[in-house]
Amino acid sequence: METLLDIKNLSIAFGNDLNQQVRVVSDANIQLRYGEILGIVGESGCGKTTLARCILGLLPPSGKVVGGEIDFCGKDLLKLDKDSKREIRGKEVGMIFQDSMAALNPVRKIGVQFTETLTARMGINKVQAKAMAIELLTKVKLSNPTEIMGRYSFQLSGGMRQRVMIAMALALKPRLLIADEPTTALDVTVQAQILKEMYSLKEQFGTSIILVSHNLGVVYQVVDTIAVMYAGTVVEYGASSEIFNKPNHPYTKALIGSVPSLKESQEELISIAGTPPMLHSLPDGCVFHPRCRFASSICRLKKPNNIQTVTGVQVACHKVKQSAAKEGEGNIA
Ligand SMILES: Nc1ncnc2c1ncn2[C@@H]1O[C@H](COP(=O)(O)OP(=O)(O)OP(=O)(O)O)[C@@H](O)[C@H]1O
Repeated sequence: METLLDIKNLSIAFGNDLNQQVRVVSDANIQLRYGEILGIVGESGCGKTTLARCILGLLPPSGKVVGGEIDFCGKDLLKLDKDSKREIRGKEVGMIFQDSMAALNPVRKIGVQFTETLTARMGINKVQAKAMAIELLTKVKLSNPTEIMGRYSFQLSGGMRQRVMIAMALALKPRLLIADEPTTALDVTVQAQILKEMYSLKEQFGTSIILVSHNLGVVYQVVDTIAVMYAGTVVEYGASSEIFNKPNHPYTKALIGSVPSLKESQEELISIAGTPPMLHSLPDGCVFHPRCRFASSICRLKKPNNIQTVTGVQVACHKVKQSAAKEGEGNIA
């Protein structure tokens, strides 16, 4: 499968003053192929949203890319001017954020917002736009779409609003859809439905999707690949089937071990001792070493490079490297 998005050595910092810049994403390397769903997971504050917003060219003013490239269909997104970025954002890259209430205009009916977007972006007339909006709302399984078109956002449930956002994002048939915590505000049954719909987008339209979530238990059923982030660093990245079955990095292991639905019911859930470091005072060596039960002196001194296991998973861990050399595979302990 061909690569749609290639993030190479991307580093992002906040702070306008060079001396006080805080790096929130460090040397991230992630690829997304056509028709694939990539999950970006990790604890709150590890840089997931910053990374997703950077792809969209939507970093806050104090956020700066301090290194790397984001190659999308052969173009470096970081080198495009504002207009070209806006054009790509509208037509080729769609987005859905957690807070659908904030994303929709509260004083305009859903139908008005939807048809205006379609007429402006697709050059079609109002009648065509209305028909298309209804068709898309039906596709995301909203029953009675005509009635929904006549409602305001506050008259819809969280799940309905999120479906409206998905339908709007889909209207332009983006090659890439970035969904940042799209189900976090929803109850569990609605979460499952929304994820199912995301999956069917990939199946029906071949849309590539980046699903950002702090909850591995939510995304694991739909993602093809997964990037596990810790304190701004991608610590493990590769095929989700490999990572879920045989996680390599101690943080990934702990993350999987701490999700009830991913554990056998009789097994004890693992909690991760300690808290993530403050990004303005990261530890030397491996960012995870203060919480890692396998840490040794090298982990405290030297930042691990990414190594590739025999299953093609990239892992940033000194211990995996030692084990891989010894045993011919990437898993530790
Ligand atoms: N506008 C900003 N100015 C300064 N620092 C920021 C800004 N936005 C985010 N940060 C910092 O960047 C770091 C990464 O934040 P980010 O929102 O990307 O994390 P996240 O993994 O998406 O967390 P969450 O799951 O809580 O949304 C955090 O330490 C955060 O405080």
